[in-house]
Amino acid sequence: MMTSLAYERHGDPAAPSVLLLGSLGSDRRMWSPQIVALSPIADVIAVDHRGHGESDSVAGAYTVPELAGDVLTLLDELGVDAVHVVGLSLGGAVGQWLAAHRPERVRSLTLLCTAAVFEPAQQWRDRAETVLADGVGSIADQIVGRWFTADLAQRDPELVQRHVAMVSATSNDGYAGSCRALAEFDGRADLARIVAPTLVIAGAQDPATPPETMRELAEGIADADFHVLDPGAHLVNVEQAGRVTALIRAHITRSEQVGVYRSAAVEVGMRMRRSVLGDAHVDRAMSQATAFTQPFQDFITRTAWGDIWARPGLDHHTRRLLTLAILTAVGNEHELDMHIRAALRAGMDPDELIEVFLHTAVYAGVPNSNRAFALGKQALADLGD
Ligand SMILES: O=C(O)CCC(=O)CC(=O)O
Repeated sequence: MMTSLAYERHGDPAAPSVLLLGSLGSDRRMWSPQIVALSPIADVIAVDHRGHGESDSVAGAYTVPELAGDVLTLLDELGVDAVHVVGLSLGGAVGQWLAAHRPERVRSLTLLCTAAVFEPAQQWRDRAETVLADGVGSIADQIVGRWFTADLAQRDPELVQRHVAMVSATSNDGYAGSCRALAEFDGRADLARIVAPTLVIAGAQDPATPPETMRELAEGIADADFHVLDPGAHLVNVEQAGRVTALIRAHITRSEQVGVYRSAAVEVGMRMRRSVLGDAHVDRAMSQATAFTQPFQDFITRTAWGDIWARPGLDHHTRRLLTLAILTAVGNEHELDMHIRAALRAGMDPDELIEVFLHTAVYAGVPNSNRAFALGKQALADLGD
């Protein structure tokens, strides 16, 4: 079930849209520093997740795809097509889902103090129980204790009190439902699907999603730009408002410049192509392109990679297996050799290649699979297995 979200919108609606998605227990006021600083250059849309701030609350467990669905509904209502997504923690999980499953709606992605999996899951289930029994207010001090470094909290008790009040105002159902969304969320397999230019920012003293967790997240996303800000705890966008805003602003500007020179579809496709085939192969193909072949390069980048490989219905691993089987069956040795090598470089187990080629032998003929085994053997030797 979709829920109508409260939001505020600032800046120029004709400028690129920036969508701000906050943490568990926050409302859109947590983005005040970024709203003020980004609205002169952007169309800034700051959102309250369901059950948070002024958005409607729903009882029961939420899921990250549902929270993302709420956001997509809001963007559709506003007539906003693609956005620069900026998400912190829970908002970052929603951002990851949008970038992996609706890549055409995400012009760039900024992930702050978040994770691809929030472990241990049981802590979120326990926290949901506590909140439903005793109210969010009962844990608000403890939560905000992780949002700012001890130094900042000591220097600015009023800031702490404002944020404790923000957490306490979150509905019990909204907080508990979102805890359950975090418990179930596991975006690790989706990271390789993310093709939006991605900026990842950690707080050096964040106890909830520490820099090591953020580094792993950044390493899972092709070409992600990773920064650790010190000092900074879980709400690094508040403690390091100036640096965070400057990084986001530069990231958005860079992503927009890329978009000026390439159509969005080619850009999405190019990132997908690089994440599946590897930079070395794509760089080689692009450097060999001529005025005669460039239209074909753009065509396959836009269609095969931007339209089909980017579709959310099948994961990349399944698409690789299908591609290997089809290329074996039709006997296209050149493409098959390329996909075997790309699959091995991406970590596919050679035992899976054996199964694909045996399976194809049954349905499409022994000679083609015989050739596939020979290509696989050579690729394994060349790649040093
Ligand atoms: O309250 C915490 O311990 C951190 C909460 C968290 O990681 C999820 C969020 O802030 O959205």
